[in-house]
Amino acid sequence: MSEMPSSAAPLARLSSRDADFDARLDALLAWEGVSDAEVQTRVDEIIRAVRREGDLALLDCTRRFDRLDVASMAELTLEAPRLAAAFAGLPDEQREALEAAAGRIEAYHQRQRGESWQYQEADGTVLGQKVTPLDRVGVYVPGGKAAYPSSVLMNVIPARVAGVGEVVMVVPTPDGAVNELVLAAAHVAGVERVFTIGGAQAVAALAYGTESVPRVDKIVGPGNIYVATAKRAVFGQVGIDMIAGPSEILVVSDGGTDPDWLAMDLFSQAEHDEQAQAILISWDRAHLDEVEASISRQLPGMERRTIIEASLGQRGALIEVADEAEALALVNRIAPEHLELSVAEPERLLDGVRHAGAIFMGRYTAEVLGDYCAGPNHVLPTSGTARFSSPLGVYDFQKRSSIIHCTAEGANALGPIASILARGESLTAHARAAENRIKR
Ligand SMILES: NC(=O)c1ccc[n+]([C@@H]2O[C@H](COP(=O)([O-])OP(=O)(O)OC[C@H]3O[C@@H](n4cnc5c(N)ncnc54)[C@H](O)[C@@H]3O)[C@@H](O)[C@H]2O)c1
Ligand SMILES: N[C@H](CO)Cc1c[nH]c[nH+]1
Ligand SMILES: [Zn+2]
Repeated sequence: MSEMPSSAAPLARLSSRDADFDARLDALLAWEGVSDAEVQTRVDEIIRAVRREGDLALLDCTRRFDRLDVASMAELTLEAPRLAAAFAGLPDEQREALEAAAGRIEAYHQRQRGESWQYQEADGTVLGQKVTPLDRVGVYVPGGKAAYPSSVLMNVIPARVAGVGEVVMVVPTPDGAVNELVLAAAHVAGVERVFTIGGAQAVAALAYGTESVPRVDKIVGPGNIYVATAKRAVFGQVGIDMIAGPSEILVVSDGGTDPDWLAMDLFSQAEHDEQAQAILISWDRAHLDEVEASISRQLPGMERRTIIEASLGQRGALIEVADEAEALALVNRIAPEHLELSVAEPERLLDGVRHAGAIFMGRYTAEVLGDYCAGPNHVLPTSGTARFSSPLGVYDFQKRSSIIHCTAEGANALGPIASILARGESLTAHARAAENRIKR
């Protein structure tokens, strides 16, 4: 590099050859964000208060946690005309960007629609699956430290594509600061009503209903530790999408991508949160040195420097591995939310990737394009949960019912099987219900 770094890069250097590599990596990956006992107690109190006092509790919590003092829920309710006005008031380029992103997100999600199906057996019995959209969904849009219009699109559009009857949105407005772009995104995505409430109180209101906030069937959307803890607490009363942890990016580079691009890709997720995780893996040590130097050089000029520095310092790493195969093994062990394959032939690596929320292929596919407008959803499994879960999608807003329609012949054929198994379980009413339909 021609320029000298302005300060030491703040993140850890690891090598898979180090004796303590496994222990250091495990420590780096550990995240216990949703098990804080103090937060749990506070969230339980908030949920109890909302169940007991409804709107009154919402007004009280909004005063305490969002520093917003209003007399009634009407002041925290925004209907469709207000959302349309927010959209109309935007500069042209923001309106166009919102519509372009929404169009691409919708086109992608249309392909995810699950359809009902059935088949007929030889004796006329019909078996199948009926797909039904949820009646009413609540979308939580974070609003504490930053505003997320892109998250409005990513959560609401799949629900709309699924055919959900009503989408209700909640978003906190700390100190009464309303974000017009968030409201405009709600208009573009097709939200009916917005309540400007947030935190655990908003989750509780959606789960149990209050005088003003309707009870929903499922709550989706990311949020801070209070939101995540509340979602976990109300699961069962309503459905939830997932417990989203801090953002993560894992980049695998073959050494051929501009180090400045890679440094900024790491910053892009690190700037979300002090707890966010940004990791780069390469088998090219000199390339890791170059990215490290670029991080040091570019960091002082970043608007969110303090957050990036904290995130990289606590949870970031540059990892040297022996080769491509070792890089892939690490990818699957980490199971990242976002994986950038910044290599010449990403298709060659794709087969070996088993666990990742979203995979960004090649040097030109910056992860941030997926955050906003590529089309796939940006609500993704974090903290290793890509081992068993998937991006938010249309399927999260549809449920399935089994269809069984036996003919007389079908009941005659199935009856003896059911009867034998029922008697094996000592459930004689079951056995006799099946036997009633066996031909004598
Ligand atoms: N995974 C994703 O797709 C995605 C997208 C966008 C944002 N995020 C994440 O969502 C999170 C958003 O967090 P945020 O804080 O900016 O907004 P938020 O809306 O999740 O939380 C703000 C609310 O938290 C509550 N709160 C704050 N302090 C409290 C306290 N001491 N006691 C009780 N309640 C309290 C308040 O009610 C406030 O309205 C970030 O971690 C961000 O990285 C994730
Ligand atoms: N990267 C976030 C999900 O981890 C989504 C997001 C919203 N805005 C910018 N980025
Ligand atoms: Zn992002």
